[in-house]
Amino acid sequence: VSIASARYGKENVRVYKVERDSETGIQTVTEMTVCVLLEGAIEPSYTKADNSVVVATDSIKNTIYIKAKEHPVTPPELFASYLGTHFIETYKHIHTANVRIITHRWTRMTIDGKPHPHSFFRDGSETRNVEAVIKKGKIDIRSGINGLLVLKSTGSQFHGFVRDEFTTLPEVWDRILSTDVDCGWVWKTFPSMDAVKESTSKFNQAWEGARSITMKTFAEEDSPSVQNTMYKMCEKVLEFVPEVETVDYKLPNKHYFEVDLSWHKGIKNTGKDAEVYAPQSGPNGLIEVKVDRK
Ligand SMILES: O=c1[nH]c(=O)c2nn[nH]c2[nH]1
Repeated sequence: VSIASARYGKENVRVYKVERDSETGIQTVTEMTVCVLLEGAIEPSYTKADNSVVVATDSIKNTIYIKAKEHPVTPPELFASYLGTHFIETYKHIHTANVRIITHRWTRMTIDGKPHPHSFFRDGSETRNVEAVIKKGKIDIRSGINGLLVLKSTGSQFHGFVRDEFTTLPEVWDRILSTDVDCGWVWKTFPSMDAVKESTSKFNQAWEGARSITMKTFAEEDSPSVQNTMYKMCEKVLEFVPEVETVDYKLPNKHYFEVDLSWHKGIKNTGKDAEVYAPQSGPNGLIEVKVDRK
């Protein structure tokens, strides 16, 4: 037997960093959860119990805090690249660093119509994510959005689908659509840390763009299906960010079922009279797509 693949490190490393502007008194906070997994000539630690090749996961955790102190932690694509580059440059036997960052939302409070200098709230479990694979001369980054829960009360249809002896779903021209956005965009490979640094401004623009495009398309499309609407999102993100090679979405279809109440005094609550629905925890549709520039 032999090792087909191996990587190790520390996950669920929670990091908070504050930036204090002494002139304005405005403070800015970032909170993220970091995972670093290292690959390289580490087989002897598995096969021979030779720990001389192991950078302890505790040391990896320590390094994450040190690098968060030494470097900007935003945009997460830049911090992930700095962090991964540290490991492959410091330990010659480590050739790949996989860095995953989940950035949590601390949105600045508006108090009496003014942005508060140092108070924030968690507006939703939505996160901004990065998965970076750092090798010598090659940094590959996938940025993304997770947990952006959206709903529209109309402007969604689904009809014309296969009808056979397995089909009970009625065709619908006006339905609720709700989904929990999990999407990502993969950047053209960066040849170096310097190339990532030069693109720093592009990362926030891309995230803001992808988030706005997702919500605008979701809101404005009279959606004929989840499939068609998410494809349009991909097209628009690719158009907005030339440096991105592929865009992907995984969208659960979180169903809201009509409740027939006609048995009670003939209440009309179906079709165009439907107002009270039963939100379903499951089963849910799951629609996935990845779109590229071919
Ligand atoms: O948008 C939808 N796509 C589907 O594939 C599907 N199947 N059932 N309901 C659905 N809605």
